[in-house]
Amino acid sequence: MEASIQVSSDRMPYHEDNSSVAAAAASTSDLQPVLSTDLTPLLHSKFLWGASLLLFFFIARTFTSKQKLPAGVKRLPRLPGLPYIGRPWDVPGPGVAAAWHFGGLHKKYGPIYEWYIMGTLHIWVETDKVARDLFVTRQKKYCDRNDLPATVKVKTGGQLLPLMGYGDQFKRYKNFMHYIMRNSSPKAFYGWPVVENKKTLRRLLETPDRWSEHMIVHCARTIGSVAWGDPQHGSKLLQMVPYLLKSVSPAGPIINKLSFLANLPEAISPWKQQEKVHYARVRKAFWEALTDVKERHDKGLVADCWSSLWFQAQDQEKEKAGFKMDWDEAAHAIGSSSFVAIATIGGPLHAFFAAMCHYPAWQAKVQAEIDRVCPDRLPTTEDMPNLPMLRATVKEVLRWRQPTPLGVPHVAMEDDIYEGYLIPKGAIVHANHYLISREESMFPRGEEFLPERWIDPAYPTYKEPLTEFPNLRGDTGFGYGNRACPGVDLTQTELTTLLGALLWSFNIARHSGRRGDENPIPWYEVNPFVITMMKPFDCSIQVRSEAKRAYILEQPEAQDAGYLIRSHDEPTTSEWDMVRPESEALPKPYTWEGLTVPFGKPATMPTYAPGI
Ligand code: HEM
Repeated sequence: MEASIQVSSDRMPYHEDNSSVAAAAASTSDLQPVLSTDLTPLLHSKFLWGASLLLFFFIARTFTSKQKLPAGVKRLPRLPGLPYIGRPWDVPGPGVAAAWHFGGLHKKYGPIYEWYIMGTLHIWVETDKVARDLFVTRQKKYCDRNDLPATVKVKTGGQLLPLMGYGDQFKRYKNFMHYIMRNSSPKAFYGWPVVENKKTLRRLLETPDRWSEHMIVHCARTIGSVAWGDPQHGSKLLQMVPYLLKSVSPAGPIINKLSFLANLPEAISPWKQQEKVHYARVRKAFWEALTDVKERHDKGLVADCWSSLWFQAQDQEKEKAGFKMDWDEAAHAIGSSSFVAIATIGGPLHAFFAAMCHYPAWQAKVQAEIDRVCPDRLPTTEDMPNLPMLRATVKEVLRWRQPTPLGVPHVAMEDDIYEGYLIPKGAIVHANHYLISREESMFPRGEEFLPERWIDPAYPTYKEPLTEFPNLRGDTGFGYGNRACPGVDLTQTELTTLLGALLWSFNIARHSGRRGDENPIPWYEVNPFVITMMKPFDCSIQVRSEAKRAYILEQPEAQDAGYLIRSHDEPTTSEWDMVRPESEALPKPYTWEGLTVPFGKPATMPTYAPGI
């Protein structure tokens, strides 16, 4: 344990013989979280006593003082609550329930209001205009991220670009992300998504009941290939995502709600101990993946991927490209950007299956378009200008069921005055993407899945030329300003080609008869974490013709169907192999450690308030 702690806190510049990589890898191989029961360090901890004193002064100050405002400046409307503790009963429920909850408060307090909890000021934003005014027009003031109690290193540890604090390292990572996207997007990400589409079709043909697992595996394999030229590396990400996603979610560890627990010293803090283990493990995974590419690169065997771009950039002028990173940073910049490509894209894929069950008429229309353009083959990226209905389906799935309904918060880096209101330095500002994507003036009938809104001039979202629009560029679901998502093009390529392949091949529908009654299709039920995914459900997935079945089976890429998750009794070849727990032995569904728990038939189907 001690050794692993040292490894994780050292920086390890890359050496040609890779021995440091091997040492790092070896030292983290058997990490287990440990909770020490010796309380002596607690009693002698200067840190704890210091932290308690600080906390006391902080509470006392909150009770007794009020910041003086400059003349003419007001405070934002604030939800009433208790001193310091604020309003803990407003800690949101999971997923869209939180968006509705905060939406209800906007009706009373206006498009921007304050919510104070456990000594931290949160500000909630309801409209695209306010989000743009703050995060785009004044982006320099709003580009930091917040601390997360269950995973304190996420902001400062240099591991995860999406949650990293603003600074020079952030700029290097982000410039690098833009560089690799600029270089790989025009080449359709080297064709990797299309290869994986064919394998995914085969898996669906063989085991349609496992569609949710196939979607997750699809995302993992695709990003494994795009990032490191080998789909197998995707299983590293599959292993690490659940821990991280839970630890950054309010519905995760209790410390995220009771944030003062972050003051506990490591010896008695299971969260800090867990984080240390996880931090070392992430590092090991990213180093191993990059080392593997380096070995293939040196032998001239590496396939095109983001990592190979980094090696090429070594020989070129990478400073000109706006980044200069050492090995450790490159490993983390590539790894952490790949990390987010599974649950985010998995979200709309799950929502797509639900939309096809709820809106069969649209499915038939878009299939007719695909059949017209590609009667006897799968759609490719070159076909996309001729498939506006397919692009509208992708765009609407993302709007209808946002994978990040509450966005990713931006932190105010200095005091700001917005329309006469003070937004103090350190405030955590949240744009409610779910509400923004339902603003009535822009999205009439916002709760409906209505892809027509993107291709029919009667709707305000219509845009010409239809060979280009709709597309995902500038979509508010991907955030704002200089923290906006750099993964838009990959999402567009992955979703358009995969949904095109699925609709070309299969009819997706609610089961008929009794099986249909026993398996209702969820409307809003999602996992409870910050990247939401609709709960998987049982539905009918039928190949559309025998000719299409034969086509799928004939594809050379589909000869290996690409199952990534091993059965619990299968031998493994590496510690990174994903193994299905025995409790989920087939035919039980794979729940990905709680991220894809199926939608069980509720005693009574929920009813939703009007307008939801
Ligand atoms: C449906 C797909 C996706 C959605 C809805 C989505 C959404 C978002 C959102 C809302 C943010 C925060 C923006 C902000 O702070 O204003 C973000 C950041 C980010 N996303 Fe995505 N994302 C998706 C896919 C991807 C993919 C495929 C990748 C990588 C290939 C990716 C990489 C990132 C990174 C690296 C950041 C951090 C940017 C920063 O902090 O500056 N995302 N994404």
